[in-house]
This record gives sequence, structure tokens and C-alpha cells, in this order.
Amino acid sequence: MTQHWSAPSASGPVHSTVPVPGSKSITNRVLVLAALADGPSTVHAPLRSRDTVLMAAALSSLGVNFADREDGGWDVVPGLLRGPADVDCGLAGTVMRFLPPAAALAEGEIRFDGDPHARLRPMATVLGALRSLGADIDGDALPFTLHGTGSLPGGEVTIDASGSSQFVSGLLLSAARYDKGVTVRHDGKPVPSLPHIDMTVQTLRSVGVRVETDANVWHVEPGTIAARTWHVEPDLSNATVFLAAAAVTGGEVTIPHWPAETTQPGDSVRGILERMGCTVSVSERGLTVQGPAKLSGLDIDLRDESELTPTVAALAALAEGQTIIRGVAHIRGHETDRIAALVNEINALGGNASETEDGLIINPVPLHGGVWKAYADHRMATAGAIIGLLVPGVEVDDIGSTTKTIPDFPGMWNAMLGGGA
Ligand SMILES: O=C(O)C1=C[C@@H](OP(=O)(O)O)[C@@H](O)[C@H](O)C1
Ligand SMILES: C=C(OP(=O)(O)O)C(=O)O
Repeated sequence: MTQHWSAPSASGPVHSTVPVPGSKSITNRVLVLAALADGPSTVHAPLRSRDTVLMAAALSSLGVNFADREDGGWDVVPGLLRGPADVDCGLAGTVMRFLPPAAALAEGEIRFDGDPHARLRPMATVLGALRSLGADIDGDALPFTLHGTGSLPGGEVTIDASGSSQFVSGLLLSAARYDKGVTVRHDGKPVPSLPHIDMTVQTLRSVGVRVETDANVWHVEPGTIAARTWHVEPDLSNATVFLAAAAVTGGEVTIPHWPAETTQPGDSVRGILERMGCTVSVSERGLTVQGPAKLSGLDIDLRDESELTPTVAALAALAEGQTIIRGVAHIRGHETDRIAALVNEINALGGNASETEDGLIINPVPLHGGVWKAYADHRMATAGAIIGLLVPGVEVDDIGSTTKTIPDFPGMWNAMLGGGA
């Protein structure tokens, strides 16, 4: 159900400390690994939002047991994976790309479907790869059906992963449980969002899986996946939206528990905000951003941290001087065609944005209020919230889309603007 929302204006510089829920990307990797592990695992501080609840529901429909902990975490007990099952992927790339390689280890029929736009997101590469590793799957996009036999031979596969790093991550996550493990080779234009593949490799190694990597090649040895206790980091990509509030209002926002070391690409927001004129510091309180009197535009390649594009585009629309965002052609296959959506919505408020083949160009001009369409995309909705801080009368047509990765974005936004957390 869509939920209309009048984006609140900032009455002055925003000063706040904003605790941010767990990382979507880490939570959904951990849930898959806990489900395939050699014993029970405990997950502390997971994200509980639509994408991760769908992942837990899907794994539980395959025979994995999830028990809610009082601290908000999960105790996960693996079971024999089996169908029949119906998996709802929602609009979650991590569910549609990470779950089929795990479900290929199940016995029985498993049907996958998702939101209307999910049916348009690229899937053929993952499904074709799984077929060549021995799986029996009808279809090349959602909806599709997997006919499982209880095991998968595995082996070597060459794919074009220029459309999404998730194609590689999905195959690697379950590969230790395939008879021969997996070797994935990439052949094509550069793979985007590479830090997310590093996240996959590091997470696998933390549970004893042997992974070797070379340029455009990843090899996972067959073996067991160790059960363990997990502590999920805050979601740094979601944190960027709140840091942006400090950046555009000349305020100061702190995110507690910012990890000292991380594979989350959201960490690169520090350098981005510094280039735009902000002051960024780290203390025992967390990561703090102080906004300048006026932000500057920048020329930036976001291929490695492509999911930050909507936040950076919103900042750019409120900055001084041109911004060019490059290297993100593949985000046309994200929750929506984000390049087209950002250009449409910035221009609908009187802005001057244009598409390029692999990104967009934004020339800041004074904006006016109006409807900002989210296209069911959480990061489009939060980009509208950022612009609404300085532009009165911005109406986000579907703030409910933010539940994809943040359980209560409007509540967090209001608390931030009220000065509390
Ligand atoms: O592996 C992951 O958790 C993700 C990988 C990236 O996907 P793409 O490689 O499709 O950009 C990123 O944009 C997405 O939000 C999460
Ligand atoms: C691209 C994104 O999500 P997904 O995991 O659905 O691909 C995102 O969150 O920006």
C-alpha cells in the first residue's frame, strides 16, 4: 500500500544523533550462511525490514527455524532444505539473487515471485549460471520455478556480472555446499559494487569457507559452513540519508557505532561529503558530519558505491555548481531505473538534470514544491526527503517504500528534526 508523505522542511541547521538499524547487505548474507551452517547460529542487531524479513520467511519456508530473541535478534537453526515452497522476493535484489543458489540445495519444487517491478529486474544471468552448475529451473526472470534434487554438482561457470555484483555474491554464498564448490569467472564490462563482493568473500571466510580470488575470478572450495554468533553493523548506506541532512542544512549529525573497518560501500560517504565541503570526524560518539554554508557539486564515479547515487543526486540538486555522476549504468536495473527516475523527479521540481549513458548531470537551480515519485524505491523516497528539507512543499508519493530497508523512516526523520534520536 502506498503512503503519501509531506516531507518536513528544516527550520534551521539539523543537530542530532541518529542510531541507524542494521545493514541489509550484511543481514541477508548472514541469514543465508546461518541457514546453511553446520549448527545453530545467533544473529545480534540484524536489520528487521521488508528485505530481511522476506529472506527469513523464505528460508523458513524451506525448513530453517528462526526464533525471535528478546534483544531483537534471531536464533537460527538449520534444517534439511525441502520444498514445496513459495518464495516472495518482494523487490529485494538480495533475496532474488542470493536465495535461488541456496534453494538449489533443497529437494522439491520451489516457486519464486515478487513485486511487479521485481519481475523486470535482471535474473537470467543467475538462473543460467545455476542451470550450468546442474540445477533444473524453468524461466529466466521472476516468476520462475526450481525443481530441486537435494544437492548440486557445482563446478565452473563464466558469467557477465556487469549488470549486478549480486550475481557473483549469490553464487559464492552457497557454493561451499555444492559437491565441487564453484569457480565463477566474469567476462564483460566492469563489475559494479565490488565492495559488496569483498563483503561476501570476507563473510564467507569468517565461517571457515575457503575462497580464492583473482581479477574477475572467484573460487569457493567445497566444505562446511561454520555456525557462529554474528553482530550486524549499522547500515551505512541508510546512514548517508541522515548525514545528508547535516550536509544540506549546515548542521551536525552523528551516527553512533560507525565501524572502524568495514566492507560496506556506504563508508565512502565520508570522502564524498568532504569533497562537497563537509567536515567529517570520528570519535567515541561515532561518525559526525558538519555541513558547510554551501555544498559544492562534484564530478564522481560511483561504480563501487552505486547504491549511494540517489543520496548524492539529492545533495547535488541542492549544491552550488555542476555535479556529474558516472559509472552507474547498471542502476537502471535497481528497484527502478534510478537514472531516469532521479532526472524526472528533480526536473519535476523545476530542476535541471539530464541522463547520460552511465549516469546523470545535475546543474543546480532553485527548486519548487511538488510531488516527488518514489517508484516503489526506498532510496528514491529518501532522496525526496533530503530535498524536502530545503524545498517547501515536497510531497513524496510513497514513503512506505522505505520499509524495504528501514522499519520506520518517517519516525527517525521526525526524531532527527526534533533534535532527538
Ligand atoms: O550485495 C549486496 O548486498 C548489494 C549489492 C549491490 O547491488 P548491485 O551490484 O546490483 O549494484 C547494491 O547496490 C545493493 O544495494 C546491495
Ligand atoms: C540496489 C538496492 O537494493 P537491492 O538489494 O534490492 O538490489 C539498494 O538497496 O539500493
